[in-house]
Amino acid sequence: MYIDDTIAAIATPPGIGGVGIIRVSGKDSFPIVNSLFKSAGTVPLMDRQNRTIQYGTIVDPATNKTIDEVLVLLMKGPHSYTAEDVVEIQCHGGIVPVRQILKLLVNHDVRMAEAGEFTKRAFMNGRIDLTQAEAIIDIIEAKTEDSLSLAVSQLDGTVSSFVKDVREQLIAMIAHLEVTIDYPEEDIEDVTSQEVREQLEPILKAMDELLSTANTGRLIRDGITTVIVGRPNAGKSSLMNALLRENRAIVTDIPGTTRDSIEEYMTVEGISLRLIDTAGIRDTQDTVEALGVERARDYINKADIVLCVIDGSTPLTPEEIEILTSVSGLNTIVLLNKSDVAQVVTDENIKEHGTFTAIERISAKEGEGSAVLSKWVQELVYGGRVKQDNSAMISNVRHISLVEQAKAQVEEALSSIDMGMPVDFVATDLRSAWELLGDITGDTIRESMIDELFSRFCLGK
Ligand SMILES: Nc1nc2c(c(=O)[nH]1)N(C=O)[C@@H](CNc1ccc(C(=O)N[C@@H](CCC(=O)O)C(=O)O)cc1)CN2
Ligand SMILES: Nc1nc2c(ncn2[C@@H]2O[C@H](COP(=O)(O)OP(=O)(O)OP(=O)(O)O)[C@@H](O)[C@H]2O)c(=O)[nH]1
Ligand SMILES: [K+]
Repeated sequence: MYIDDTIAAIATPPGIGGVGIIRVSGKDSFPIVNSLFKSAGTVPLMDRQNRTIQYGTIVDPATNKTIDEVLVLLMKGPHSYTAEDVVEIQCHGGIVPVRQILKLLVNHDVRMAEAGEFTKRAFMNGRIDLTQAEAIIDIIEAKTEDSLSLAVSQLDGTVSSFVKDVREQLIAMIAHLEVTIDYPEEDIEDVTSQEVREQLEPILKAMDELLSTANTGRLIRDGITTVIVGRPNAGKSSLMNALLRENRAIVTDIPGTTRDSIEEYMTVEGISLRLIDTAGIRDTQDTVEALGVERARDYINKADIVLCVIDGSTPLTPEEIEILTSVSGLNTIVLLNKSDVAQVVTDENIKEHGTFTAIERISAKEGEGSAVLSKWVQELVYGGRVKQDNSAMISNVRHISLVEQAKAQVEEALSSIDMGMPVDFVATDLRSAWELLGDITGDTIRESMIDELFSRFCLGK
C-alpha cells in the first residue's frame, strides 16, 4: 500500500529565503532522518521528546559530508498534519540546501511526495474531511482577506458540520423507513410517512438557507471578472488607471493565470476583481482583427460586470451604438465619461440602444470610477444586503452543486409521500440525498474523484 511509504517534499516556495523547510511524513520518517542527522548528545531522534526542536546538521552518511546546519521538528502521529510521524527539517533558505537534503532523503528510502499528498494523507487518515482539504487549497489560493476568512471557516468545519448534521437525520429516517419495509404487516406506513414529512421540511429549509449564501460565497471565493469596452479615446485607459490607483491588489501575481497587458487584478469591497480591457485584446494580441473581436466577445459573455465607457462629451458615434447594442441585456454599467466637460449624451440616448443595469457619469481623467465600481460590485455580491460575516457560507461550486442535487432528492421524497407512493421509494430518494451529501465531505466519494481533487494542490502541500 502506498500509504506505507515515507514521503518528502520541499514545503517552502522555490527561491531564496531566510529558511527552507523539507517535510517528511510516514512511519519511517523518524529513523530515516535520524540516520542523516548529527547533533550533540547520543539520544536517537525517535527517543527524543515529541514536538521538540533539535539543533544539528544533516550529514550524508556515505561521504560524511555535512550538507547544512538545521533545526529538526518532531511530530509523532497521529497528532501531526498528516496524522503520521512527521519530521520537518529547517535548513538555510537557499535553492541548493533544500534540494540536496531532499535528494539525500530520496536516496534513503523516501519517496518524493505527489502534489497534495500530505493533505491527502491527512484526509485518508481521517484527520480532516474533503471540505477541509479543499479549504486548505482555498487558503493557499486566497487573494483577499474575505476569501481567506471564508476558507478558514470552512477549514474549521462549517460545511462539514452542516453535512454531518443533515446526514445523521437522513440516516435515522432511512433506518425507520426500512423497518417499515421489512415488516410491512406492522402497518406503520402512514404514521411513518407523516413523521418523515415533518422531519424533511426543516431539512429543506436548512438546505435553502445554505444555498441562499451560495452566490455570495462563490463570488467571495472565486472573485469576479469585469470587462471594459468602449471605442478608442472613450477613456478606457484613464479609467483603468483611476481604478488601479485606488484598488491595488495585495496579491499581484495570481498563480495559474498568464498576465498580459490587457488584464489587471485589484481588490474591490473585499472581492478579488480581474479587470480586462478589451481594447488591449485587439491591439496587442492578434494580428487578425476578427480573432481579437471574437476573443473580446468571449470575455464579455463570461464577465460578471461589463463597464461600457462612452464619451459623454460628443454625440454617440455609430461605433458606440454598435458597442452598446452588443452589451445590452448583460450586467452592464454604462459609464458616461468626461463629465468634467459639457455633456451632450443623455441617459435617454443610451436607453434607446438597449437595457443596462445602470448609467453613471464619471470623469476618469479626474480619477473617478472607483466609487461606481464599488457600488456595483457590492450589489452583485451582496445583492444590496449588508455585508455579513462569512460563517455558515457555501462557496465551492462542487459543494453547491451537490447540495442542490441532494435538495432535489429530498423534494422528490416529499412528492413521493404526497403521491402516496410506497415507502421504499421515499427511502431510495433519501438514500440518494444521503450519498450526495457524503460526496461533499468525502464519506461516499469515489477514489478517482479524490485523486482529481488532490492533484489540484501544489507540490509540498
Ligand atoms: N511548520 C509547519 N507550519 C505549518 C504547517 C506545517 O505542516 N508545518 N501547516 C500545514 O501545512 C499549517 C498548520 N496546520 C497543522 C494542522 C494540524 C497539525 C497537527 O499536528 N494536528 C494534530 C494536533 C492538534 C493539537 O495539538 O491540538 C491533530 O489534529 O491531532 C499541525 C499543523 C500551517 N503551518
Ligand atoms: N476631459 C476628459 N478627458 C478625458 C477623460 N478621460 C479620458 N480623457 C481623454 O480622452 C483621451 C483618450 O483617453 P484614453 O484613456 O487614452 O482612452 P482609451 O479609451 O483608452 O483609448 P484607446 O486606448 O485608444 O482605446 C485622452 O486624451 C484623455 O486625456 C475625462 O474624464 N475627461
Ligand atoms: K460619444
